[in-house]
Amino acid sequence: MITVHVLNGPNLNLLGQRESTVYGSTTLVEIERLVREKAGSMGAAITFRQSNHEGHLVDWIQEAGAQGAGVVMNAGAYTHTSIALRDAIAGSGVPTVEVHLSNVHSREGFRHRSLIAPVSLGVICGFGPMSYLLGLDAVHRAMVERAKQTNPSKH
Ligand SMILES: O=C1C[C@@](O)(C(=O)O)C[C@@H](O)[C@@H]1O
Repeated sequence: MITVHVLNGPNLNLLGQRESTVYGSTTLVEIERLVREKAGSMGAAITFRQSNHEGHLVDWIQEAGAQGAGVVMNAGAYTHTSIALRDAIAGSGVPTVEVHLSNVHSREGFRHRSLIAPVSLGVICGFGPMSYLLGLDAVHRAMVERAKQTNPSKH
């Protein structure tokens, strides 16, 4: 079974009350419910976690890599600043899809640069909570393809 770790960075625990004109009114708990529902329908196992601390996110990326899991990552503001998250993704080789609720490219210039995009499979942004569902679908499909290539006889 394919396992995907959905990792959320700083301030995403405030969704629902935080800048609702930008991020909408859906809480992280509601996003988790939507993601679990979708994972269930796809037959994938997931974990869903949030931390305001960069080191926790680094640990969880390494854990996903060691388990052969995939990652859907909304790194929040660390997207734009964290060499540590980038190195964790690159170093563990974990297939990662970067997601954002907002369209970061229509916002302030400092949000246009992502340090983790170059080491991710791709980036999905601007679709609100649906970004997570698209991200889950994308990483799941990539992992299914990868498994087929590594072990063609099983598929
Ligand atoms: O915290 C966030 C949320 C965000 O990752 C998003 O989901 O749109 C976009 C980031 O620029 C911001 O720092």
